Parts: sequence; structure tokens; C-alpha cells
Amino acid sequence: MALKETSPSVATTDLCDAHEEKLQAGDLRVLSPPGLLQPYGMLRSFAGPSATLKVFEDNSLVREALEQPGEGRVLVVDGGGSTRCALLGGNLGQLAEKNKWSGIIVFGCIRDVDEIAECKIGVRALGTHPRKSLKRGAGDKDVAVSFGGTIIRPGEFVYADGDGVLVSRSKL
Ligand SMILES: O=C([O-])CC(=O)C(=O)O
Repeated sequence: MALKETSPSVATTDLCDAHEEKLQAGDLRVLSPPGLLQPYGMLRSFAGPSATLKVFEDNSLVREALEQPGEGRVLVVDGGGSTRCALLGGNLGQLAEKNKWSGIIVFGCIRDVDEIAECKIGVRALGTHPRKSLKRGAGDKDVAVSFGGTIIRPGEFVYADGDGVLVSRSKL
């Protein structure tokens, strides 16, 4: 079944239990506080290596990234926590599914949630906003980003399910 293709086979709880030493060393981190990011998209669980973006109220680079083959990666978008516009919508959700991204994490807002619910990807975001963002091409890609109490570097592994979001230096 398609859902299994992109879902992690191991729960975040089991990963935390199995890797206490990595948690203590900071090689495995849990985005916090719990409830910071809300779940959207069809897949509640998703995992993959991260691709990162740092943007502010401009989603040009989000589209540019999602136009590339996702190859099971998770796009991590540090939107600076802005709740004044949406960095992701239904069209970009469909693009992400088509190009085989496994998920998108937005430290910012999204819109078209009913359309995104139909997309076979996992999404986490602060919340929703009906207004679109700027499209001026501003931002940085493939940089370390910081939100949810941790730094997330490109290529680190993300594991997300109903219990939380993990970031790991190595594949678990
Ligand atoms: O293009 C945007 O700004 C986001 C959006 O509405 C979509 O993806 O459908």
C-alpha cells in the first residue's frame, strides 16, 4: 500500500527508547515543545533525509525545491515562525507528492489544508493562514536552520509520527 512506501517502519517512541545515548549526546533530538507543529497531509508518519530552506514570508525557494525530485526527502522550511502568510498550499502539496518528497515541515503557516489532506505526503506546520506569501526569490537553501529548540542541518534524518518529530545526525 502506498502509505507504507513513505512511512517509517519504526515509531518515534521506539527510536527514542532504542537510542537514549544518542538523545543524551544530542545526536538525536526531539522538536519541542510538543504541539508546536500541527499535522497536515495524508501521511501522519513520514521520514527521510532533510533538505533545508531558510525563508521569510517568501515561498519562491519552496516551489523551487519541490520542483526537484524529492527522492524520499523531507523538506524542512524555517519560515522564521511567521504567522502572517502561507508558505505552502495545495499546488505545492501536489507538486511534492508528484516529485516523491516524503514530507514537508514548515516553521510557518500553510493554506489549502483540504487540498493538502489529499496529498500523499506528511506535513507539519505552525498553523494555517489564507494569505499567500511573496515570490521574490529571497532566502537560503541547504543551510542549518534553527527552530523547535534545535538546529536541523541538511542531510540529517527526520522521523515524524503522531508522537513527535525527531532529527538524527545519522540514519536510525
Ligand atoms: O503558491 C503558493 O503561494 C502556495 C499556494 O497557494 C499553493 O501551493 O497552491
